[in-house]
Amino acid sequence: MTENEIKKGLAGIVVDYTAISKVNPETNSLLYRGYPVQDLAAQKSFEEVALLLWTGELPGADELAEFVAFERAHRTLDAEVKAAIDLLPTTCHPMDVGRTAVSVLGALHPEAEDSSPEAELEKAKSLFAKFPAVVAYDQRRRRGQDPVEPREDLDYAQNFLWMTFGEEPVAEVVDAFRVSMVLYAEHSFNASTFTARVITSTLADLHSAVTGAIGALKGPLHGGANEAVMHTFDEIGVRPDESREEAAARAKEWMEQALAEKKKVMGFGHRVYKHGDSRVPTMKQALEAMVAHYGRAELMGLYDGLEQAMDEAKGIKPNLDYPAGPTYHLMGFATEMFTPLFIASRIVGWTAHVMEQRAANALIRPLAAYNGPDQREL
Ligand SMILES: CC(=O)SCCNC(=O)CCNC(=O)[C@H](O)C(C)(C)COP(=O)(O)OP(=O)(O)OC[C@H]1O[C@@H](n2cnc3c(N)ncnc32)[C@H](O)[C@@H]1OP(=O)(O)O
Ligand SMILES: O=C([O-])CC(=O)C(=O)O
Repeated sequence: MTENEIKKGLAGIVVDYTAISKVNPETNSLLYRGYPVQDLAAQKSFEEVALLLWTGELPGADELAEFVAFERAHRTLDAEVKAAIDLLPTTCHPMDVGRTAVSVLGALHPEAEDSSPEAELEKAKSLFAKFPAVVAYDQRRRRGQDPVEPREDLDYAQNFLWMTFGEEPVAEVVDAFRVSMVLYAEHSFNASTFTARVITSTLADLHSAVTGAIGALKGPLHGGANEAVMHTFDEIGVRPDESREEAAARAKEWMEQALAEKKKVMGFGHRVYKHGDSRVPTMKQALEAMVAHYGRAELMGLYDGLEQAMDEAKGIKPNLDYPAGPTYHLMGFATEMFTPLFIASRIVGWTAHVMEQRAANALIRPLAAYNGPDQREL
């Protein structure tokens, strides 16, 4: 086997079919089950998008009402999950908390080992409903605040923000949050989804697949980048009293220096998109709405300054994590909670892929070219 035959990182390798989403870097588009993600983000609730991704079709009124009722009835943090989180120090990363919580939910689920399509869909819906309370509880305990019980009169996005901040969120913030959930929900064979499919391919259970996927999402080359973007902003210095132009100038200078030092700047670049991420314009609009709502134009200066300097120097474009990071910051989430928010959304894509993998399974087991020592005597 030659060097050229080895596809490091499986770059450019097509490993299977999927009918869940289509990422097209040529047209810079992303379709969920055939629908452009921008249209879904503009017109549909996250609950509707979840059903679309799981079942292949947008729900009718009855199906949606049934799921909404299920979701609202399953939002409370289980006592065992709460106890497990309480055992973890607040010095650990919230992704560790999310990973542990899903693992505990798997151990508790009475149908954990039932991989019939009906049981898998029920488990996916249950994780969708239960995970926000994990994020909200962890965010509040880290801030020394008491937990806030879910409210059945609020939709998914409203209730998520309610449980986290203990205040009824305003419509603009709910909408930006909903948009972020829709955009983060699914992206074909990304590293975490592929992890979920590898685990499923051994015929392991759905919660194991999602637990493993969370591990893959944590890294800064994948989901961890939304958190890392905010660390970059903090390193440059977030100064709310500064003008947009001043902030942009400082950000440009920072980026020039970072690139001169050959640093990788998180929130830029993508394995598949090379001319820009299809989701960024929609997420950037949501960020701009938050910037206007909170009166923080200077953050947009940092955003534009980094983007322009990266584009001028290397032609590398931002990915979804770039606008999502500062959006969550403005909403009031602690930086370390950004990637758990990504989990809450991507649970939908992961579980859709678990079901798809299960339905037409082949054990995923590639080959390696051995380059260790030749056979030798003991
Ligand atoms: C929602 C998501 O998960 S989106 C991805 C989030 N991840 C990030 O934002 C992390 C930062 N970005 C990166 O590390 C990369 O762009 C990846 C991992 C996302 C994609 O990487 P790959 O397709 O493997 O490209 P690769 O890392 O080989 O980069 C190609 C070239 O662009 C450069 N490059 C790519 N991204 C960046 C970046 N963010 N900052 C600086 N240079 C970069 C590389 O240094 C490399 O340059 P070289 O050829 O001179 O060595
Ligand atoms: O597709 C990828 O490699 C990463 C990504 O953008 C995502 O998972 O949303």
